[in-house]
Amino acid sequence: MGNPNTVGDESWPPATTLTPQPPLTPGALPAYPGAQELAAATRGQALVLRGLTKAFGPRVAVDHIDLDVPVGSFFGLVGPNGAGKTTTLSMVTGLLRPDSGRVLVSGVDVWTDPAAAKARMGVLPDGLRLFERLSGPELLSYLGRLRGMPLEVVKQRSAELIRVLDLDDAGNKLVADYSTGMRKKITLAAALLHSPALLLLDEPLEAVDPVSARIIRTVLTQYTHAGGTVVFSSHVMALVEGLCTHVAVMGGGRIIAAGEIAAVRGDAASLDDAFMHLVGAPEMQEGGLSWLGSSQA
Ligand SMILES: Nc1ncnc2c1ncn2[C@@H]1O[C@H](COP(=O)(O)OP(=O)(O)OP(=O)(O)O)[C@@H](O)[C@H]1O
Repeated sequence: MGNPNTVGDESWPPATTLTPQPPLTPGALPAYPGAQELAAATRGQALVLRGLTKAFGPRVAVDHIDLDVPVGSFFGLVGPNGAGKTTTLSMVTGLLRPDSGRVLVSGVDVWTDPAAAKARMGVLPDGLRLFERLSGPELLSYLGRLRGMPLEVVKQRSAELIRVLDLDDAGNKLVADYSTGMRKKITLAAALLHSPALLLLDEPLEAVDPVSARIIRTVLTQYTHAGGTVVFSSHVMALVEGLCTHVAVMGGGRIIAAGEIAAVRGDAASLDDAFMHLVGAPEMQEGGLSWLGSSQA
């Protein structure tokens, strides 16, 4: 058996929930009508989606969605379970091939020019398996080199990210022994290492303790203030309202509402209230569960 700290053992390659797909040749997808309009629409936008669609058998998970994400925005993607958020982010990051539509990152098509598009993005996917038998610095070093970064730059940025993200234990442990918060933070470090223009994060704060969550929020806010763009999915409406400049509400594979937070909130008291109204959440009936607690002494 090989050295357990290397990638040469039986856990290689790591299992991922989705497998990166080979590039499409230009023109392999049906042409999106209005190519010139699309080129104009990408100006000032970090991410543009047009007519993006994906079905799993008879189930249409994402249904012809259009979305514009301005450069420098902190963009929340919200929606009930099964709304299509993860499927959308997977198509944006090049992990899941769309049935039709376009994804443009800084004007570059993810599915016809994946290498150039992926160089511009950092990704924290849902349920990604990490290289469990590396330490944090080894993981960053490996991923940085895969991205073609000079070793000295990788070392310097890794050390800084590990310090800022309060991952000082990262060098003493294998990733397999990390807590959930540490795993999210080391994955975020990996996503930031090459200083991408766009960060795509699937539920980055889920199951993360408050201390780690605050550190992640601070790093992401600093990143957007420096001109970076963040798109993240979340179920926590208060978080989106407090952190984001923009939000898109998905339901049944469609975009129900999108824009600046205040515009989407409208006259509602909170984004949570606006969300309930937009997705048509049922009110709980009065008098329900009246038996709860009745057998207590
Ligand atoms: N690989 C798959 N095969 C079949 N159906 C899928 C697959 N992935 C997603 N779906 C279906 O597509 C729909 C959208 O799922 P998706 O995971 O994108 O929603 P979501 O908004 O991310 O949900 P959640 O908030 O629960 O994470 C759901 O009905 C889901 O069951």
